[in-house]
Amino acid sequence: MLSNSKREDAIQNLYEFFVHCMGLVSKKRLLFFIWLLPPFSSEGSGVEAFDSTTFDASLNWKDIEWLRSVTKLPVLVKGILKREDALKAIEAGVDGIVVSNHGDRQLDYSPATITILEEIVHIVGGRVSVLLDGGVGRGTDVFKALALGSQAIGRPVVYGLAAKGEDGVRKVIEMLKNELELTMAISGCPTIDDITRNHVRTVSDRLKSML
Ligand SMILES: Cc1cc2nc3c(=O)[nH]c(=O)nc-3n(C[C@H](O)[C@H](O)[C@H](O)COP(=O)(O)O)c2cc1C
Repeated sequence: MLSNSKREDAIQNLYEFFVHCMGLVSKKRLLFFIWLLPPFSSEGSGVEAFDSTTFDASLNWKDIEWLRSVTKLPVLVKGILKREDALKAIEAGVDGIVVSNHGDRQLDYSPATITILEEIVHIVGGRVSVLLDGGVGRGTDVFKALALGSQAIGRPVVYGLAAKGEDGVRKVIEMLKNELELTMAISGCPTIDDITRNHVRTVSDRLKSML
């Protein structure tokens, strides 16, 4: 069976995390935490074992159709990076797609999501929602994605959660909101609907302007 996951940084960080934990928590708690994870084996680390049991490499478009048939909830497919896949997702009956490279943690040289958002938005042509995540660190990133046609933008709040719990999550969201509002104000956009394609300039715009 082919594997579709190898998170080198996660594997590395988990080892470091354990070393860190050794100094922070009682042995009893640490053992409990390790017990929650799949066991280490000669095949690799606990993270690899977790990945191989959680991620099914045989997943395909027919599974989306099946999922569609068993729920009335909106079905969104995450990880779309190509126009062809956007069309396949629509064919499979999804309600939306998330342009995402999963944080670029799996495959070197994946395109930055913001660079392909516009062509996906164009091919989708309003038939389903288009969302984006990846590399959204500031309110200006949210602004760019909205200008290029994304309807919602994802930003993991787990780092805020890890640093400061509930307050950390609130802080991440507030920070992005404040930065977005400032960007909108400076760009002359009183509302989200006022953010248009003309507010950003992409590499292809630059190339076209040189012709
Ligand atoms: C620790 C961690 C675990 C993640 N696990 C998953 C996952 O199981 N499935 C998935 O689709 N994306 C996963 N992601 C990717 C995020 O959902 C999201 O697509 C990505 O972090 C966005 O990129 P950014 O980190 O540059 O904002 C994970 C990201 C991180 C940091």
